[in-house]
Amino acid sequence: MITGERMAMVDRNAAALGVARKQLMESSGGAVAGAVRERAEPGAGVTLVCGRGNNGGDAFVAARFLEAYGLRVVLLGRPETITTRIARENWEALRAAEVPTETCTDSADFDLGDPDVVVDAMLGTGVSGALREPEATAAAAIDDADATVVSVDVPSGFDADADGAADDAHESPGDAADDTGDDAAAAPVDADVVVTFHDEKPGLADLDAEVTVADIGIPDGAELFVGPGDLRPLARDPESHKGDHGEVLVVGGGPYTGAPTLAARAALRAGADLVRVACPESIAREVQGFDEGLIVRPLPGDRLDAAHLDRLRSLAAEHDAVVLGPGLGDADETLEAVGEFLGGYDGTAVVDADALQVVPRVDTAATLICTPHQGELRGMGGETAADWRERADLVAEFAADLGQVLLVKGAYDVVSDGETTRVGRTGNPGMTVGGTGDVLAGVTGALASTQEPVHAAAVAAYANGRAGDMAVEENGYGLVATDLLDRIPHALRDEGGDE
Ligand SMILES: NC(=O)C1=CN([C@@H]2O[C@H](COP(=O)(O)OP(=O)(O)OC[C@H]3O[C@@H](n4cnc5c(N)ncnc54)[C@H](O)[C@@H]3O)[C@@H](O)[C@H]2O)[C@H](O)CC1
Ligand SMILES: [K+]
Repeated sequence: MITGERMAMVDRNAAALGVARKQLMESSGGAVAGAVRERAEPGAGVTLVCGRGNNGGDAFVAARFLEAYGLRVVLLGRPETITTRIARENWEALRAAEVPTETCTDSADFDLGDPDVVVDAMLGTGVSGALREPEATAAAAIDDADATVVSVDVPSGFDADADGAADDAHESPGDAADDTGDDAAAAPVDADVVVTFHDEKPGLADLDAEVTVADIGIPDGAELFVGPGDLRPLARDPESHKGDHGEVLVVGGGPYTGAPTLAARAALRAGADLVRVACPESIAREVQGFDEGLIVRPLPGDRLDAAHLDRLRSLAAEHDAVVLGPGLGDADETLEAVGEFLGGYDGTAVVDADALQVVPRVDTAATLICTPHQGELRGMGGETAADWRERADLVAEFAADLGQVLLVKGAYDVVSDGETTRVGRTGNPGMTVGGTGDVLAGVTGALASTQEPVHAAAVAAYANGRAGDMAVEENGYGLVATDLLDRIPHALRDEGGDE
């Protein structure tokens, strides 16, 4: 099962692996044509009703496979308004090959005729909101026609991101009064067959239609390996306000000063709106001196202990995510305080460094993202393996046992909650230098304040490694952790963009 939004990420990741979207479209169109051929003999009337996005593009491809039929290719809209390059190229290929095409810009002119099969390729997973004209009129005509309706990917008007169908009406001025009443007009196109791509979409199984999943050649790696597509949900709403992008509390320091500071600065670079550092007062001035953008909340003394718990709890409750561990050290009273804090916390925390060893023995309602390297993983009772595939399986099993998210660092970073496993392949041997893990913990904290935990951890691993790759590309090895900070914002942006 995959949502439309996740599908768009996977699709972008496939492109980054070298499997271009246009290749996928060729498979999609072929699969749609196959579904038509199974249901009608050559010569039968087949009308393709095409929208201006890639859903329509799939049908332009299908048309090349269906020339033996009584074919009509109807584009809803002017060809200049086709929204994507690859759909336009496939439209132009039909024109160049003199495959007959039609355009319909005014819903009053829409005439479906009397085909044996209608291919509904108006809108796929890119749709938002109720159907507009001329799609609304065309949808009503398709529902009224005495034809087998084959929908491309999803019935047009169906919301593949919600659990169920879009609930707004596609009423057309002339045809809204359906004899089954308003509800029929409120539904997406009433498909007989849905040829959906790559994986089942939520809600399709509830439709009264035959749903087939077509494999369009997306490699498994486009889902497993974190890629630029995973950055899509980080795009910001221009209307956003301070606080919309998360407030992060870093709890760290005492024996060490650099670690909590790096984590906190990384969280700012990863887009958190506010980052506060709760650290022993012995290092508070030094932490503040590193970066005027940080807010420091000193805790009495020179290391974390149980006397700080009340203060920590009230601070934690005011933040979207906590990063717990960088530079805390492993004094008994500190680890005890970490355990007690987690035991009473029910928010989201990234746990790193010495704090990790506490996790297996703590009973907590919190959502934890644990970021061990392989040595720390063994310290927690987990197993590792040299082969990354084996390691991924072991990490998934251990995450399931813990009931938490693991981000196990290595040449291939493995992220899992026991159900979903992702692998980050960015990074380089220069990153074994001290402090890069603190940066990763901070980035993870910032992302965990707005994203699902597995996605946050996966994107953090990807971006941290990518920042390291950018630094090495510019300067060669001799990388230091602070080199990553300025590069985090670039590493969190998809500079390749969309096709
Ligand atoms: N990996 C894959 O699954 C592949 C899927 N493909 C197909 O691409 C579509 C998604 O394409 P996209 O271009 O993102 O969007 P759509 O074609 O669904 O629609 C965009 C189109 O529709 C207009 N629009 C948006 N909302 C409305 C509305 N309420 N009423 C009318 N029109 C609307 C918008 O302006 C655009 O013009 C996916 O479903 C697959 O079919 C590719 O084959 C690649 C591989
Ligand atoms: K469709």
